[in-house]
Amino acid sequence: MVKAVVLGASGGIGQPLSLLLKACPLVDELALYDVVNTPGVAADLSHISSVAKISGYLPKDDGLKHALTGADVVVIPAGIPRKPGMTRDDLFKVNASIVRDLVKGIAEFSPKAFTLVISNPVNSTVPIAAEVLKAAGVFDPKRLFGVTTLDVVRAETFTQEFSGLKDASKATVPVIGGHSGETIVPLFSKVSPGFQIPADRYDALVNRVQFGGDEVVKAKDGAGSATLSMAFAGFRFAEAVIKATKGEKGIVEPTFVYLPGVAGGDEIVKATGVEFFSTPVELGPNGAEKAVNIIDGVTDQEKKLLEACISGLKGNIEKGVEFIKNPPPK
Ligand SMILES: NC(=O)c1ccc[n+]([C@@H]2O[C@H](COP(=O)([O-])OP(=O)(O)OC[C@H]3O[C@@H](n4cnc5c(N)ncnc54)[C@H](O)[C@@H]3O)[C@@H](O)[C@H]2O)c1
Ligand SMILES: O=C(O)C[C@H](O)C(=O)O
Repeated sequence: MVKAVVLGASGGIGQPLSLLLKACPLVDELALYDVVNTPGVAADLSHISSVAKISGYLPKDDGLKHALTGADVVVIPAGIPRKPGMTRDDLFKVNASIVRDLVKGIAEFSPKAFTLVISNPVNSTVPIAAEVLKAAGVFDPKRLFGVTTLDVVRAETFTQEFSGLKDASKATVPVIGGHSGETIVPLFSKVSPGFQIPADRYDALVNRVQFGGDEVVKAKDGAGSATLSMAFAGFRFAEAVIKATKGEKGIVEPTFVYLPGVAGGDEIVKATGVEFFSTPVELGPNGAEKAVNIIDGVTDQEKKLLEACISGLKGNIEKGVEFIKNPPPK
């Protein structure tokens, strides 16, 4: 039995993500939680003739408790999205406390659930989630993931003309680091099946992967950021976690994790100097079984990208940790 929960289920990501989870035969029960509209979204999805039993909750009547109780996988796309001219860090002021409060609920009602954080800025919201879980004494680093799959999906898509694959998702194009601008580091030297990016296209492709989110924010012109591609990516990662819990072997996806708590992570901390980092992670029945170090042997161009990534990431992580350890005055 798998119970999946979406926190922020009525939003631009939440609705299509809930649709994909409702349609997934691996999900037996799906609970939707949001501050608005969940009864309607749940009623709509409940007419779909798939396996998952669906329910919708609002904050009233202990909605968060009922949504989370018995959860195996909790996906969090709650919070405000960017408008043109904003950075992801500009979302911190609003989203930090939304994520904090939802993760407090997870700590209380479903401390063993796999928690997948989509809400931006991911580089800070995941450290916030970790600190909340630590403070509650229930932090298991193998069960907390920042969802960076959209960067991987973009990298697969934007390199398709070079991979030559009809189905771009069949390529492995590792993207590591964090999830904002220069903290996003595509490793084109580590693609498989091996293919070459022409030197005169390299900078533009790296830039497109790093700033793909801005492309969508600009095109939506004030109506938000990526929602449909994010729902696709969020579902891909959630499905990978669920399949791994059911015993499927060999599932490896890049995700933003607390490295010291994952096997193989210490080596990456030594190489990068940061404790939270997105790297390919082998998933298993207990979540993040192994953090794979693919930094060794990167090109000089990639080393430079990594330097910029790490200097940006440090501040983002610190900001999230401090938000819980030394909360700002109310
Ligand atoms: N990780 C990624 O790659 C990635 C990609 C795209 C978007 N995002 C982020 O995902 C978040 C959501 O984006 P969106 O486009 O779906 O936004 P949206 O505004 O369309 O939806 C957000 C939903 O969250 C709900 N919400 C707000 N406060 C809540 C709370 N306390 N509890 C429960 N629900 C609450 C809102 O009611 C709304 O339905 C944003 O922060 C965005 O930046 C991350
Ligand atoms: O760009 C954004 O703000 C949303 C998301 O992080 C993305 O990469 O599309």
